Order: sequence, then C-alpha cells, then structure tokens
Amino acid sequence: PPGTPGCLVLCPGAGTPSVMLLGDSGVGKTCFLLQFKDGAFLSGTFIATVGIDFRNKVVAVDGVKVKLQIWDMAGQERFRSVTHAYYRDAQALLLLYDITSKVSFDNIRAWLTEIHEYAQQDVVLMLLGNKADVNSERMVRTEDGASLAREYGVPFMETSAKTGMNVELAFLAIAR
Ligand SMILES: Nc1nc2c(ncn2[C@@H]2O[C@H](COP(=O)(O)OP(=O)(O)OP(=O)(O)O)[C@@H](O)[C@H]2O)c(=O)[nH]1
Repeated sequence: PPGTPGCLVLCPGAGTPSVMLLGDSGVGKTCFLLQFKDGAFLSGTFIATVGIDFRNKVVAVDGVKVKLQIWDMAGQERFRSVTHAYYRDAQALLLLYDITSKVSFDNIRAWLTEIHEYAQQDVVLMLLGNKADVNSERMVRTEDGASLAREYGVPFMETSAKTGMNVELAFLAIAR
C-alpha cells in the first residue's frame, strides 16, 4: 500500500514507477518484457538490445491500477556506462540470470555490487532464474539460485519468458 517503504503504487507526488530489467546479455530481458507486455514470445534470432528500451504497462495490484514504466537495459558490457546513469531513477529492479548459463549466474554477484553502488538504497529488488522451460540444459540448480538470493536477502523465483511462467507474478510482486 502507499506509504510503505519501497512501495511502487502511485503515491502522491511520485512519478510513474519505474522498473529496470538487469542481467547479462542473452538472459532474456527483452523477451521477459515482451511476454509481460504482449503475452508473446519472440523466438529465433537473438537481437541484443542497444542501449535502453522502455515500455509502459498498466497492471492491477490488489484492485488498484498502477502504471509501470519498464526499462530494458542492454546487458552487454559496452553499454554499461550508459545504463549506470539510470539506476538511481529505478524504484524496482528485476535481476535476471539464465538457468542454462552458469556464467550468467556467476555474474549475479557483480551485478549486485553494481546495484549497491548505483541504485537507490531502498530499491525493490528481485532475483529471477529465467529460461526455466529448458530444464534439460539446466546448469544452475534451483537451490543455488535460492541460496544466493537468501545470502543477499532478496526474493527469488524461476521464470520463463517463453511459456510465461511467473512473469506476471514477478512484476506484481515488485509492484506491490
Ligand atoms: N527457451 C527460452 N529461451 C529464451 C527465454 N527468454 C529468452 N530466450 C531466448 O534467449 C535469447 C536472448 O533473449 P533476449 O531477451 O534478447 O536477451 P536480453 O537479456 O534482452 O539480451 P541483451 O538485450 O543483449 O541484454 C533469445 O534467443 C530468446 O529467444 C526463455 O524463457 N526460454
């Protein structure tokens, strides 16, 4: 509810709440956003986000309509200096890794260090293990994701931008 620390519901005087998607290039940030926005999955060629992209979506949180502005940040290292400047404007961050990529999981600690350096102190943060639909190529166990999240005191869930599993739930959890 409004007034709660870290709350994203349109509090008086607050601008459009903004959510940022972070994580290595290829973990599925753009697909995650498109699945949430349009309920569709873009398969096939991977087109890396250049710089920053954003979309708006209105969601109903406990019967209250909330407009979320969602920023899709390029995961590639070369865009990092651009994306840093946006961290402080975000009220919530969804940090993604790919459960089929150990590297993307190992890099989560570095992402968290960056977040602590650049984001607002009271930012709402959630860790997401994406691509949970491809269990056959899994490289990161669910328990490992959960224990890393516990270590940093952040909520965690596995998601799939392909099937839509937990996508809406993740946005609703941070919007609440
Ligand atoms: N099977 C499966 N594939 C996915 C999923 N999410 C994304 N992909 C695929 O992974 C690739 C990368 O997805 P993107 O959404 O473009 O990745 P990104 O994190 O936005 O990458 P950058 O824009 O470079 O930061 C694409 O080929 C997608 O089709 C998922 O949940 N399941």
